[in-house]
Amino acid sequence: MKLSQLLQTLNVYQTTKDINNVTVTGIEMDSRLVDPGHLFICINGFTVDGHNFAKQAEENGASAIVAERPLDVSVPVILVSDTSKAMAKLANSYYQNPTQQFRLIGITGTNGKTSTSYLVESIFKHHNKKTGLIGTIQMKIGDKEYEVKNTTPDSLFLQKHFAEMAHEGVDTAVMEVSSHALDLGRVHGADFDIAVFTNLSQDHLDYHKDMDDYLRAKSLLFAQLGNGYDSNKPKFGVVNKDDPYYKAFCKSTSQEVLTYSINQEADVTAKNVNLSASGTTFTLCTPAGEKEIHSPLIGKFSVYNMLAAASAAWVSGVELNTIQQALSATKGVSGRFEPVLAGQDYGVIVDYAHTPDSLENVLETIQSFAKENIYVVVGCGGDRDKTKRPLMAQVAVKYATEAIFTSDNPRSEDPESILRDMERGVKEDSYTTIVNRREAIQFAVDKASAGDVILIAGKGHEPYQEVNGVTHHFDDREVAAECIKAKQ
Ligand SMILES: CC(=O)N[C@H]1[C@@H](OP(=O)(O)OP(=O)(O)OC[C@H]2O[C@@H](n3ccc(=O)[nH]c3=O)[C@H](O)[C@@H]2O)O[C@H](CO)[C@@H](O)[C@@H]1O[C@H](C)C(=O)N[C@@H](C)C(=O)N[C@H](CCC(=O)O)C(=O)O
Ligand SMILES: Nc1ncnc2c1ncn2[C@@H]1O[C@H](COP(=O)(O)OP(=O)(O)OP(=O)(O)O)[C@@H](O)[C@H]1O
Ligand SMILES: N[C@H](CCC[C@H](N)C(=O)O)C(=O)O
Ligand SMILES: [Mg+2]
Repeated sequence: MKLSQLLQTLNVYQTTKDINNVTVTGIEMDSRLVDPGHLFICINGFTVDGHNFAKQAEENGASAIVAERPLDVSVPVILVSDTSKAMAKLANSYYQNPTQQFRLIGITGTNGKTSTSYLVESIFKHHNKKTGLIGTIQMKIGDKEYEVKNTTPDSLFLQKHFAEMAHEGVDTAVMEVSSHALDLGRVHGADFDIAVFTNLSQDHLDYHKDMDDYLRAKSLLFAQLGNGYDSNKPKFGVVNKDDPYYKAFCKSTSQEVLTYSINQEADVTAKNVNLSASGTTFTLCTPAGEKEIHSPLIGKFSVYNMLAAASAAWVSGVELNTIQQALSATKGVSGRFEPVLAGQDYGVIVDYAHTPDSLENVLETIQSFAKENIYVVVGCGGDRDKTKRPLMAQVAVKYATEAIFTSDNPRSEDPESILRDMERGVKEDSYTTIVNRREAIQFAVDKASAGDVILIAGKGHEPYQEVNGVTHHFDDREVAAECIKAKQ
């Protein structure tokens, strides 16, 4: 593609050299991956400044470079005020506006994004449509699975894979949209058709200044809905009316908003909710009629996720019968309220709860069916929001017969100091601290007997533990099963 043609997508830029004969064979933001003919984009990151790698990009054959300041290179430099924004536009244009070729559903909120995205995927699969999915666990195009580094990857990765989805005939793609992604403009250029808001509670206050700043970032998904796109696909917001922040999301978009709720009148509601240890039943009420749902998913929070998914599907024109079949058939997501079954006579549940609110939701659910003691093994991630640590400790102590504080992913932090932060939230004699996660799990397993439930929280599907910058294989489900065997 001619660079001059590609640059038509940018309105404000300067070039240091004549670009008329320059062609572009790809776009790259990592100098190490540049191949001859690529357009290299310099991003000033949190760790390093991509401008410092312009020379390397040139040596690797970059045909031109997009930068925020003049560079000492001989290839043409395209100067812009914001390379991240430029990257989103250039990638969108290079890959020919792929998100205009299929339905794109974005899900934002503190908890429930991954869980809801798989429910949406399942409904559209039952609707006989080819689907795409991008989120914390993986990316999927149809049934092909890809690894991802971020819940919401950067705009270059996104546009490239949106193009692959369009090429493969995806009808509907669903993706989690994190607050970091919204704040950093990773989804600029993505033409969302439906924006879903699940809930908002404390998390990521290491990155966001305060809850207002976090809310502002989350609501950008709704602000982006239909903005700046010529596409004539209908746009909708879908919001959880039971969340105190829902109005902020309604106000952020000029598009129509559909509400869902368990507690009050709304467009889509759940009536006759019946929660048990083996599943959930409720009546799904929509403007088009009612359906009985019998789901294997556990907990009231799962009803919220099903309402969110059903609402997004319903505004997309999916029949209620299909939604009913899909919700009744869809099992839980890896590492979300996942039971470990190793022949023991007590319950062991691995869950990804890593915020005060999700931990409370999961523990409330366990409390409602646990016959005897509840043991909670939980830690908090290093290099993440420190203010959630004492709050998570409080929630664990509130519900547990015995709370065992341990390490999550300490990352670059001292594991002991993370535990001190947790301990500050609770009374001295209300918990046990065991730094080593395997030993903490073994401790809980050794204590448990018939009718008890152990919750191992925080890491869910993660197959690793990151300690001091080194990532070790560690899977709570495997370790729990080994500990159960070791006890027998
Ligand atoms: C804090 C943060 O968001 N960091 C993201 C950021 O990394 P960074 O800014 O450190 O990048 P950098 O290493 O400084 O590099 C800057 C530029 O120089 C380039 N470079 C670098 C080295 C080199 O030799 N040559 C070169 O060209 C890089 O390719 C890049 O373009 O850009 C990377 C590429 O897009 C992301 O993978 C990375 O996410 C990291 C892994 C991360 O942990 N992010 C978390 C905070 C995050 O975003 N989480 C949310 C989910 C939160 C939730 O659960 O709700 C998410 O969406 O994942
Ligand atoms: N709707 C919900 N409300 C509150 N808690 C929930 C909800 N859905 C799931 N949870 C709890 O939160 C945990 C994380 O769920 P999930 O992975 O779906 O959230 P997420 O928003 O994708 O999280 P992340 O920000 O890490 O990507 C689950 O393991 C469960 O404990
Ligand atoms: N996406 C979240 C995941 C947290 C998972 C938890 N196990 C941790 O490491 O803190 C984050 O990066 O903050
Ligand atoms: Mg997620």
